Amino acid sequence: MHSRHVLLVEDNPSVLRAVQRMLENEGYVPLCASSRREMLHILNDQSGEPLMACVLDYCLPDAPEGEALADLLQRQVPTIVLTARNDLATREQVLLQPVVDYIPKENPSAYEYTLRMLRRIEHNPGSRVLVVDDSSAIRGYLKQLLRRQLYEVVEAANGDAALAILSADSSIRLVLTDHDMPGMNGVRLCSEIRRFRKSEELAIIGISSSQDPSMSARFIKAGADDFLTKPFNHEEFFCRVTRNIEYVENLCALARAAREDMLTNLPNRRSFFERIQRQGQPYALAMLDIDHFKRINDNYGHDVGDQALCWLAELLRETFGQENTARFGGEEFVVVLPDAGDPWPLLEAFRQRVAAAVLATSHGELQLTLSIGVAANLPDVSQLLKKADAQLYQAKQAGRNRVCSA
Ligand SMILES: Nc1nc2c(ncn2[C@@H]2O[C@H](COP(=O)(O)OP(=O)(O)OP(=O)(O)O)[C@@H](O)[C@H]2O)c(=O)[nH]1
Repeated sequence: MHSRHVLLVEDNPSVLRAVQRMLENEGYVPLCASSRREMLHILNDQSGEPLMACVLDYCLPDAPEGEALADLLQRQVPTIVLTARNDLATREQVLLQPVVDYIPKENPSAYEYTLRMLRRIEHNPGSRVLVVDDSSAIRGYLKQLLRRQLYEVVEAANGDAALAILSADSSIRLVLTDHDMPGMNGVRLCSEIRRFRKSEELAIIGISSSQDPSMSARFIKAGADDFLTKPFNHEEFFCRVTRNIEYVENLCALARAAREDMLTNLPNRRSFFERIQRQGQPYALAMLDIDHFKRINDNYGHDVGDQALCWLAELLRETFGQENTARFGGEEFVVVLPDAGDPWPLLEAFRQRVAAAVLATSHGELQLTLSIGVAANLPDVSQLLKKADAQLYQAKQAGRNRVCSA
């Protein structure tokens, strides 16, 4: 897991304490300094965890003109500047430098926004953004802005290249597109993208310097979620990017929660039936059940029971693939075996692997066994499930830790 250490530099003791508590409540590890000297001491100490980010009060008693910012940027620490000085000159001077963002302490929302920015710094290294513009200079400019907030940036010089990239890469969460480009314009590109990528999985922000008052409406009607008029200021750019990325990520998380079991992240029962509908009737399937699982809970506690379930889920994922497994409920799992052939040897090998494994838990070592029921070559999935369940019952009756096959 990556570092959650956040350097917090603030000379006002009550603000320092309040922000420190806020960071701790979110699971961050704040390292506090109330002057540039103390900050440098922490930065020069190589013994600790690497820093995830810094929240910096711009004016410090021993660095009244923001000198501490240069120290942080020189060391490439992603820095959020939080300051009571929100005059235009300071704002512009700070935003010209590669800071994550500039947050004036105008009201209590500044602290909530700081937390949102920290979450972004944490998650952005895995968030991909596609920048579409025929000008390499503008692509470069947008890329360096996005890189400040650690986004992964992919570039396309025209609409066709953008469509090819999006078709091949479903992990892209945001597209920023210019309007006037040779070939396909930005509005047309939006509608082409929406043929295969819905708003729930990808946000689009149109960008244009056009004086046409209908431009933003044309973008939005073609499927864009937002619009920026060039030239825009950095703060507006970051606000819109953040809002759109958060929106898509929240929807993706909701969709995942509906599909996946919360504990193990395996597909749930509903997702299993959706898979069958999508991919058709499997050749065979197996139902697996941990033997005497209640005893594990009773003897070691529910958290160890949960660890055992997660461990087994990981092994199932590794052996059969995430898409071929599901947690049906409790300690019961289903494995789909799409290919014709005798499924018994595969499942017997899996059973033996589980029985031989020693699982390290927070309460010491643990071993467990599985009973498995298998059914194959039946006309529909409900019959397969019924038969596999009956075989599982047989395996339990016959003494557990075995595979019974119909
Ligand atoms: N820790 C944990 N326990 C769970 C979860 N879901 C169900 N259980 C427990 O799983 C246990 C299942 O017990 P039983 O159905 O009696 O089965 P068993 O003890 O495995 O016995 P056999 O299946 O007959 O070998 C119950 O104690 C449930 O409380 C979960 O998500 N986490």
